[in-house]
Amino acid sequence: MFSLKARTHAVGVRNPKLKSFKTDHLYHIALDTAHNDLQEMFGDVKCVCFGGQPSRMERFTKLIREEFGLTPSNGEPPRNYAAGTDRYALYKAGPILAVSHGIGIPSLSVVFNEIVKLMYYAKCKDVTFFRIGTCGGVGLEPGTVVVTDKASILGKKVERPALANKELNAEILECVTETDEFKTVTGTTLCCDDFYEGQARLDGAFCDYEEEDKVRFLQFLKEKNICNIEMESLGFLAMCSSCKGAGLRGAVVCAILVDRLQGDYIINDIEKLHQWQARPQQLVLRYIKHKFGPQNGSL
Ligand SMILES: O=P(O)(O)O[C@@H]1C[C@H](O)[C@@H](CO)O1
Ligand SMILES: O=c1cc[nH]c(=O)[nH]1
Repeated sequence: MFSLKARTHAVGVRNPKLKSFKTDHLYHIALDTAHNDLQEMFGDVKCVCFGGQPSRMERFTKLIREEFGLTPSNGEPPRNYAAGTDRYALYKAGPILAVSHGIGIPSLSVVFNEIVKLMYYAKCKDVTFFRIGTCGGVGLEPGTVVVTDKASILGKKVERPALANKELNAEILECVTETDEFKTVTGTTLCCDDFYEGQARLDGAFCDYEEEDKVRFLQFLKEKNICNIEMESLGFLAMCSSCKGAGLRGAVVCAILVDRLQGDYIINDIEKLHQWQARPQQLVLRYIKHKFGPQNGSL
């Protein structure tokens, strides 16, 4: 198992102007530096797990509580610290934060900025960010988990490679076991700004191309070794890379819900979908246990 290296980098921001603000309002997560003692509330945070849906992040928080024996005796549900805005959900269990980011890079970017500032004001050190999400697959079975090694927009407008943290990815892949009932692979993720036309689906409200155009596009992705498609990895990894050396690193781990070479629709079987969505959580939870579990005296 990976070694525990001593790291002591405080989370930083690349904005000297913040120091001149009397109060900083983390508007979309309903916290600010005047009314909340952010260091007292969040100073112990070591991992931040992001995912699209608030309910998934609440479920993940409950899972962490169970795994680490952190469930309060009165059984009260996890507190949503961002409840005041209703934009995002922000839960905490021990040193783990679980944050919903909505759909797409703009929505992710807003909460990512405010979470980095939160970590900065809370004086957190060496924080690891994860996106635990879902995606479409390109020639891979639904339920497969993909650890992104590279995210890029391969469309015509812009190409902005965003590289994953190799060391962190290797540590996550070390958490895969032979007894896992799912396959975990690592590969390149196509990041799109849309779920329908942007991902060459034929079932959106608008569609000015034909099945063969879609198949050609997906085959092109396969030839480029793209193994999955989602909507946040590029922004997520680009922002994590911008924070490199500032006490923060990140990874994207997503479960495939549909093999796009086989179809567009995501099956309407809630139980199966929940099972698949839980797989990146299981993997990241295993990582968290190895890294911060009781044997290391950190939780
Ligand atoms: O984390 P989630 O499951 O929300 O990620 C994918 C990418 C988009 O946000 C969304 C599209 O259905 O699912
Ligand atoms: O096909 C899919 C499934 C989940 N999320 C996406 O962005 N695309």
